[in-house]
Amino acid sequence: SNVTKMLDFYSQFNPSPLSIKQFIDFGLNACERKSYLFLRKELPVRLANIMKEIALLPENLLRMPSVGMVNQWYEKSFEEIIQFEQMEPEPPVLTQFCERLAHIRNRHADVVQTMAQGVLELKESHEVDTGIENSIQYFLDRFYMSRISIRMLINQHTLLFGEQLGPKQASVNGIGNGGRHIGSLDPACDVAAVVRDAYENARFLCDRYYLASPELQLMQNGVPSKRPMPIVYVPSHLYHMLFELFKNAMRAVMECHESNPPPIQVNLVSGKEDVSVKMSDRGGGIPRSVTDLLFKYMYSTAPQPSKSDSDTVPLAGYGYGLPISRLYARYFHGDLALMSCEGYGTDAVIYLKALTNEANELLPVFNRTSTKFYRPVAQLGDWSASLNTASNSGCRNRE
Ligand SMILES: N#Cc1c[nH]c2ncccc12
Repeated sequence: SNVTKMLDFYSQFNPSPLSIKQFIDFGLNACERKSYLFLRKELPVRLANIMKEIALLPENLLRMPSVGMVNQWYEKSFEEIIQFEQMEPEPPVLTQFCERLAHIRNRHADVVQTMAQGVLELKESHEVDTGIENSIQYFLDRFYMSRISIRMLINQHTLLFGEQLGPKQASVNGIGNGGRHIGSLDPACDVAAVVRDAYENARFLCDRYYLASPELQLMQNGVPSKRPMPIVYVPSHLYHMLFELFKNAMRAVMECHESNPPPIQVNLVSGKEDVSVKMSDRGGGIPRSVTDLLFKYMYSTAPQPSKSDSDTVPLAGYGYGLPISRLYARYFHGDLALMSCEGYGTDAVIYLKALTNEANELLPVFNRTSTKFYRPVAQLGDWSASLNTASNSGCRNRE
């Protein structure tokens, strides 16, 4: 069909990653026409790149009803955007483009849980071997990263030029709208304030379920501090990561201490290359074998608690919170890592780029390399397999 031809055309282009510096510099003197001309090409390129990967998914997953639905949403949105290839950037077209982007963003609102439903359908209907699981892990990391990046572009355009600024008032790029935010970016995002905000909201859930919660000890360079720590970042991304880490840390601490829960320490450090946010808890920690599982979509996929009983699960399950939080950290070339000491507690670190010109979008690229990942040949082990693990008598290295 014509859509298939267009998909082949746009998937030939590599997505163009933007840095936080480019988002800020463009937004300070934003031009709707330039943004339109960039997005009407870049959005179909990013959509086509990930849609080609959806088509490569293991047959069993691709056939799941939920995955079919997500695929239809992507095809519809792709078709709606490429219609603007023929339209000149006149005011009515610019307004229509903004409205179309908002419509597309709404259509895709439930993509994460719908894909999770697809994984659940697969788990419940087919045997999933390691090769399939690795393909699904590889795909979902790229699929959700692509989605984060597309929503970032849509949010910047609709926030800078969308109607909610009132009848064409100047937005941040002109006079008026004294706010300092540039779309979803805050050039002076105070990390300490976002930490406190995420802590208070996670603490509310913790108090509601455990009738108690750990205190927060906020530090900078290892000493207690109430000073702000401004960085250029997307506050909602930072909040998402911190809220997830606080929920998991609080759950561990409360499950591990009947009373007098030890505090959760958060240490902020601003380096030349990295800004580090380390959250340390004394919640008993987890073995290394479990730490890896927490980032696996297949492991984290379980029937979702319905809205009504969401306050009866201990701070909700793990869900996709950790894998997606790590994608938010990696999106601008940062990272999120867990370092646990089983029997004591866990450190979770969020690394962010200190320099805005190094904070580039990290985007999946569809090419022969990515295609090879979907046809995994049985991997031969190249390290010795310890055969006695199965029959491990549980003997410890101490005795
Ligand atoms: N994220 C996170 C965690 C932070 N502390 C934890 N303790 C047990 C299991 C997971 C975690």
